[in-house]
Amino acid sequence: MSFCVSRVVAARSTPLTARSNLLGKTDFHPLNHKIRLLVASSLPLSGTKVKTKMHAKLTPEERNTTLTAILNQGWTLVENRDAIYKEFLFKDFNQAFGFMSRVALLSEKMDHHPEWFNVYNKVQVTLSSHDVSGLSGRDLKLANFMEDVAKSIKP
Ligand SMILES: C[C@H](O)[C@H](O)[C@H]1CNC2=NC(N)=NC(=O)C2=N1
Repeated sequence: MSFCVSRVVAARSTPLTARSNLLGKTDFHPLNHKIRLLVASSLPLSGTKVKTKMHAKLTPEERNTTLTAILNQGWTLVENRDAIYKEFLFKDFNQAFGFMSRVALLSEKMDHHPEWFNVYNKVQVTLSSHDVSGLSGRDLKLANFMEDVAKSIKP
């Protein structure tokens, strides 16, 4: 018994009208067809949020590696909370707001948002994942992105 996973995946992400072509008119077999439909129905629809490793709380291993790396970039652990904090200082409000704007675009794309405070040239950031009540890979991704953006603004 065999079926083509790539076709199933393609079938799932393709509009209904085009699916019939992908579902294998050439090698149609009722059993294969049933299996394809079963697998396709268990795949997420496009736009569905999938919980990945990025959503889980950091493992001890990740804390020793990726978290330690970001702590070496000036981030600190927040007291009594599984979160990280950093204060970014820029030349003026224009730079600070430019930084926030660029970070906001990624945050929105990731559906992961910083807790932050801005006054003039200062941006204070706390990162934590509210849904898991602690640090996840999303916080590290965002923190690393903030580092890159800050460096590009004030090299
Ligand atoms: C409904 C929405 O997807 C959630 O509230 C998102 C939004 N942004 C978020 N940001 C952060 N930092 N943690 C979350 O758990 C979180 N959840």
